[in-house]
Amino acid sequence: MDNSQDCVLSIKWENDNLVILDQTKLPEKVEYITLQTIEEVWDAIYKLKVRGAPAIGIVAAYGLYISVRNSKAADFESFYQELRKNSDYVASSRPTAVNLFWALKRMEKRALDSKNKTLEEIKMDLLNEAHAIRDEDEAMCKSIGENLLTLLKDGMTILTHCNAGGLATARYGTALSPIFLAKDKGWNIKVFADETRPLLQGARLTVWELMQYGVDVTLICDNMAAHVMSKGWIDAVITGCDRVAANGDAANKIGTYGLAVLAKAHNIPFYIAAPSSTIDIDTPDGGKIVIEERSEEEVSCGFGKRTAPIGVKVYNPAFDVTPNHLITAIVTEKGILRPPYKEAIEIILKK
Ligand SMILES: CSC[C@H]1O[C@H](OP(=O)(O)O)[C@H](O)[C@@H]1O
Repeated sequence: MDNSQDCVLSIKWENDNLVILDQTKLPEKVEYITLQTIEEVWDAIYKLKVRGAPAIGIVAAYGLYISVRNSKAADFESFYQELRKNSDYVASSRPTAVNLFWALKRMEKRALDSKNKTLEEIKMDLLNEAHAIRDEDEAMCKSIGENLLTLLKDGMTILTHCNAGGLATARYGTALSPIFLAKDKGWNIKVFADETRPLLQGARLTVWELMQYGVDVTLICDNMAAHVMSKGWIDAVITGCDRVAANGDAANKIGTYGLAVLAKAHNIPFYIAAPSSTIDIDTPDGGKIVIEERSEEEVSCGFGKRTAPIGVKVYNPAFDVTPNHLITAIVTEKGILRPPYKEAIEIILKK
């Protein structure tokens, strides 16, 4: 990805500050904001100013460091108690993306591993752990792109849902990573992007990212996916993921499950792109994944425009679960997983 220096980063550590691109302002405005308190981090995650499983984990890690960097704790026990309290608070922002909890637990473990050091040394170790989480994610995303590219061919047309691009990660993205790589290789890959109601991550973010990179992208409403598949226009569906259960069931943005059913019906490969940090072996199957439910206004009054009568009942699950039998392959940075997923996951996590 030669133009990576041009790509817009969703998260930056700048002048000892946590700076994020406010994704709620896209595509009209590229606006960076600084998060200075754990409350601002919580709010940014909850309101999707920063969003996407890996990006949420990275911001949570930096946020946890920020929350204790001015701590005057008298001993490690009271410092760690403060850290755990702040960690539990950030963990309450959104329930589905496992990377949030994975990153927080990793930061807590780093503190425990450094408990015999001075308080200032522990704080530095925490900052370095957050940097490592971010840097590792960038490398994972690039590898995911390379692995996914082995499944694609020049001239293919891909359908994607929501946004699993550089904005959802440290850089490059997961589902979009091979698209950027293909562009760099001079391939002619076209993309159909689902707008992805109700928050329109596809229309606002994926289309914006791909157009920035000069990729041929066509925006469709979510209810047009079946039609474009029936026309034979789609060679593969690739989406991101927020949590992969131990049996390979995958939670992703609402509407993904329907796409997987449609892909099966049209004999189109359905690929899930996921860094290994999104695999949750402690959750046995998709039925145990907590699905975030969000406000009714996102559906009935999206972006401030009322489109349904006040008082109507609204159900607004932010994610759904695609059962493993509808997934052709789960592509991670460590390799391509194929059924039976339980065994494939056990093997890949040992790598
Ligand atoms: C690379 S993970 C992207 C993943 O996260 C999105 O959810 P949200 O925008 O609510 O954070 C969506 O499920 C994407 O596939």
